[in-house]
Amino acid sequence: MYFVTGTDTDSGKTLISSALLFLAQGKKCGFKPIASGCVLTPDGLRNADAQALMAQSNMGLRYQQVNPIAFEPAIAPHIAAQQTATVLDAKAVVSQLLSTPIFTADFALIEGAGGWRLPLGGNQYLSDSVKQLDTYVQTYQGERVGVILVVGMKLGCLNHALLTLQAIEADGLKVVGWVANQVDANMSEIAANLVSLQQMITAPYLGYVPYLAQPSAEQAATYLRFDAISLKGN
Ligand SMILES: Nc1ncnc2c1ncn2[C@@H]1O[C@H](COP(=O)(O)OP(=O)(O)OP(=O)(O)O)[C@@H](O)[C@H]1O
Ligand SMILES: C[C@H](N)[C@H](N)CCCCCC(=O)O
Ligand SMILES: [Mg+2]
Repeated sequence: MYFVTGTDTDSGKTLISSALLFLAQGKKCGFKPIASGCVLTPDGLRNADAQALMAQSNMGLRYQQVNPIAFEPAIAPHIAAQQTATVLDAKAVVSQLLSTPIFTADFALIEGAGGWRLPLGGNQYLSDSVKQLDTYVQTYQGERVGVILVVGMKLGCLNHALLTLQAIEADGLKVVGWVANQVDANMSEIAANLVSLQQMITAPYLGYVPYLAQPSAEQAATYLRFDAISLKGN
């Protein structure tokens, strides 16, 4: 089971998650437990990230299973939650994931929201959900939740990547792969920044996705080495 985090919101988590799902074999499903930035449809709130993950999944999950917590405005989820008098709870996120057939998947991927330390309010963070899920998976399945880090390549990403790695490690989680994803078409010194990241990040390198004129899961997938992910997450 994998959790995809990023150096920031808009770092490319959804693009890379969709590409990894595209490359995965067998039964596969993507989850977006918390989404802000949704469209109200006759069927309820719908989020483009969740729909993109569903498009690369093949287990026939219902929308609510993929994205149980949805807010219309594209703002920090805990603020959207306050506005709708919703309580965001790290444990509830885990319960919702565990109520799906997630363990029957050959490849299950959970996309975060924002970066690693996304606040849920009440001194809780989405990273707490990942910690709790990891504890559960370790106890009952003998596996780990492997974290995949998407570094959104733009000026400032070195600091963001290092801080994110430190936080993941301090939380006792393991990075099982990282992707350099160019989100700034005009970033200078891409090659030198890549060298710096490779020197600083010891986790397996899954690849560099250049800035794409028309990003798609299929195209991004051509730049990724799926087999480089350390499979057990430990
Ligand atoms: N390599 C790339 N080339 C061009 N555009 C990209 C690339 N990666 C991401 N983008 C674009 O940048 C935007 C943000 O990417 P994406 O939605 O994947 O980020 P995210 O980390 O999932 O954000 P969120 O925190 O909202 O979930 C999207 O419009 C996406 O198409
Ligand atoms: C709306 C946006 N695209 C994401 N879904 C939410 C990003 C929240 C970031 C919160 C923060 O860390 O400041
Ligand atoms: Mg996303």
